[in-house]
Amino acid sequence: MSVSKEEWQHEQQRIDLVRTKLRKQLSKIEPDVGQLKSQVVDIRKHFWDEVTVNLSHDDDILDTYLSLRQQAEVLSERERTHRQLKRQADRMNRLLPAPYFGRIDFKEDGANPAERVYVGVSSFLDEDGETFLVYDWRTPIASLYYDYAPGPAEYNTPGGLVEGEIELKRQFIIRDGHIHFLFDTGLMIGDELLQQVLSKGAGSQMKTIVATIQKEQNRIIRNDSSRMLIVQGAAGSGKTSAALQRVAYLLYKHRKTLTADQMVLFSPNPLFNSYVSTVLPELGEENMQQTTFQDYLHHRLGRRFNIEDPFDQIEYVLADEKTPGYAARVSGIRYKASTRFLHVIQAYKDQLLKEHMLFKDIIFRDQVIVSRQALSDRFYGYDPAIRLANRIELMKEWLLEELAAYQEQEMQEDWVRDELDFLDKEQYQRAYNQLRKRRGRAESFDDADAEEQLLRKMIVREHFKPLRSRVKRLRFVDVPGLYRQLYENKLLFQSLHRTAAAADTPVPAENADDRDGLPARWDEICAYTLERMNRGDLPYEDATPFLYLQELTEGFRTNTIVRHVLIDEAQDYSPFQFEFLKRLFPRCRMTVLGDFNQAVFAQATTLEGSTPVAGLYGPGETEQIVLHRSYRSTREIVEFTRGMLKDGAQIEPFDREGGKPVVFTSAGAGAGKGTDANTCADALVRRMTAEIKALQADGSTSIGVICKTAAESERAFEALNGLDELRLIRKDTPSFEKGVMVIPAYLAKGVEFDAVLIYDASAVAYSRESERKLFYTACTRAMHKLQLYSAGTLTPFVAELDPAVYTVETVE
Ligand SMILES: Nc1ncnc2c1ncn2[C@@H]1O[C@H](COP(=O)(O)OP(=O)(O)OP(=O)(O)O)[C@@H](O)[C@H]1O
Repeated sequence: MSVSKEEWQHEQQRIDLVRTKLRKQLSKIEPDVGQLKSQVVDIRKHFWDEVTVNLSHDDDILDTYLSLRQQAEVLSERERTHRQLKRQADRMNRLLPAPYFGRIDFKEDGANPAERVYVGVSSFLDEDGETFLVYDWRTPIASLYYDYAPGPAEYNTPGGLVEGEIELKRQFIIRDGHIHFLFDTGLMIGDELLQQVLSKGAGSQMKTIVATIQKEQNRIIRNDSSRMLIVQGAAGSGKTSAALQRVAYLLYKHRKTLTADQMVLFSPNPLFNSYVSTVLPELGEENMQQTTFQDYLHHRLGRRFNIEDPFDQIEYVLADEKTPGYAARVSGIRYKASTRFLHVIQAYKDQLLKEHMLFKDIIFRDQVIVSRQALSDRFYGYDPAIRLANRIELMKEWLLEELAAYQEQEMQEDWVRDELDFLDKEQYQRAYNQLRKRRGRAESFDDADAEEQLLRKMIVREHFKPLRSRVKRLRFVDVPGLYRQLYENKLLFQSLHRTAAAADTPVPAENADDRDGLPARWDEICAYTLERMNRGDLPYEDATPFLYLQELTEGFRTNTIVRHVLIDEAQDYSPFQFEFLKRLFPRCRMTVLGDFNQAVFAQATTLEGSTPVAGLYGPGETEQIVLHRSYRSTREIVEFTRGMLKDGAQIEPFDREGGKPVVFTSAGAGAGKGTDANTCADALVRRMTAEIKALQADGSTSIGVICKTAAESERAFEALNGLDELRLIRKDTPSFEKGVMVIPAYLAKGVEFDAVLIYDASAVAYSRESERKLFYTACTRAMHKLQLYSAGTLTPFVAELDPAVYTVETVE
């Protein structure tokens, strides 16, 4: 619905007025911000000048303490006021170029006339301190803007439900204080504005979507009741966007009790972390903590093993099909990520209470002082009712006492005397000073015998220090040995497997081995695991089970500070990892976002129905939201990509036009014309280069050349050498930039490009069923243009599509 010229002018005048008020208020507070800042700097600099320090008598000490506290209070009060005022000024400055993006006229039942509610990124009050010139998009009343078309509407407030009628719904695009776009809408959030937003180019950072949040996304953002919120959504349906706006919403709604460092986002890779890192600051909020599961594993186990990263694992799965042992490793990866294996480890823990527990000898100066057998006897000597982790805790206390006794004994040994002679002057002096301090300043230090005893004690204590620290870190429990035992003791494993099976759903058919009920190729899996562990490596598929076993035996370390955990690309997490995160963050609510169709890791899990994820907190505490509408790609690209999926028909494209995807094949390809394969590939690379230049000339600033593996990416990068702004993205590339990015598909998860070129879309690259989702993920990264290049027979994932959804060009 177009708006009359007068209305347009009227709205422009209001914007001018709001901007004038913003400037006026800013001119009042900005000098205060500056002044407070210099005061804070000044107080910090001269902190001690204002404090009277006198420690001569008790009274003086008290005075000193009081004066110190007073000064610290002044400083912290000034810092607080500065912070608040600065945030207020930042918010106003953020509003200045575009104070709002929406307006609704809402007439509450029984009230007259309708209130005009202007919605922007933050609230702005008139000088009276009561009239909202702009409402923050997160206020209860602003939810009307996202949830309703004109007509009857309602919203929830802490005081109850407010009902009424929306008389008008208007959208703006304002730049530098000028209206660029004004539209009254009868639809939900007008497709017009969304069209405008989505037709823009991709950047190297994700953008906020507050002006165009869709109703179903708003349900995700404002959901504040469930412990576990699961979002299953098509590629490009706005899962990540909704998650980030949700963080901003929760920070606003619970601003008195929740801070950004109590929220953690688990991302698929570090590159993605940087891609999303600007959204919250753009909304005036601090960034939450961002991490990857790999980072966490590294933090916990990095000192014990070289932990394989998930990208090396996926490279192996994708590229090493022909190497010996491949089938066993892939079977192992699937099995070790399964709920069955989780139950095996749980059954193992129960078994360890009765038998098979392993410890390490406690060795001091090459002598075993407490043998592993003694440790084991002690462990099994406890009351059987005591839990495993509690027994270990008791053993720790006991061992520390034992060490203290050994320490005492060792003091008289000759080696201590020898060390005494070799103490250098500095060490001696240090020891002497410490002894003096301990004995009191006044006392002279002339008793040679006592001195020697004390020095001996210090030497022995120093030598026992690493041992004590190992005991405190529970290193006397042989967790690596326990984990290895699973692969060394087949009878034990078989019995655990049977126990787990009794409480479990069947192993996936492709993994089952009916003969002995074990996973397929179990012996090979065992040999492989042990061989890697012997080399100090921990394959990625073993890292979480290992850590889980460690926590079960030693007691779970928990983080009770974190209140919200968000897991993006959740389809790539194993049930193990979910169980683990649940235990790690016992006080958190979880938001899990994923798309099973984009599961690229062999350990992937499903999010729907009664799966381990949905069952994590039980149905009473779990809510699921499914998003079918895809916003990223043009209608033509969605029609092309959804055809690759069994359930693709459910995916609705947002109605935005663009050209059909183009498949470039080589003239000699697959037709038996006898053309050399290299010649075909060269011709395609020349064409690809020309196409990229044309795309750049046409305004595409971010172009993704998506490859299957890192090795293929290296080759593509070489072949395209000479293009402007060409970049090779590796697993450790820290951030995206604009330009032409050559990238393996698994690293392109979660991100998007104006144009995507699939470097090799032939059947040689993608034909195994297990590669379908990877290929789908690669193609769905495209916003406006998608091109596929195939020098040989085309991948069946495209060849089986309706030919009407793409065009083919043959390259000479
Ligand atoms: N309501 C919206 N308004 C404007 N843009 C939107 C909206 N929802 C989604 N988008 C845009 O659609 C694109 C895809 O969004 P996002 O990356 O959040 O989707 P996703 O579901 O996480 O995708 P994937 O699973 O494929 O990685 C982004 O460019 C995002 O800005």
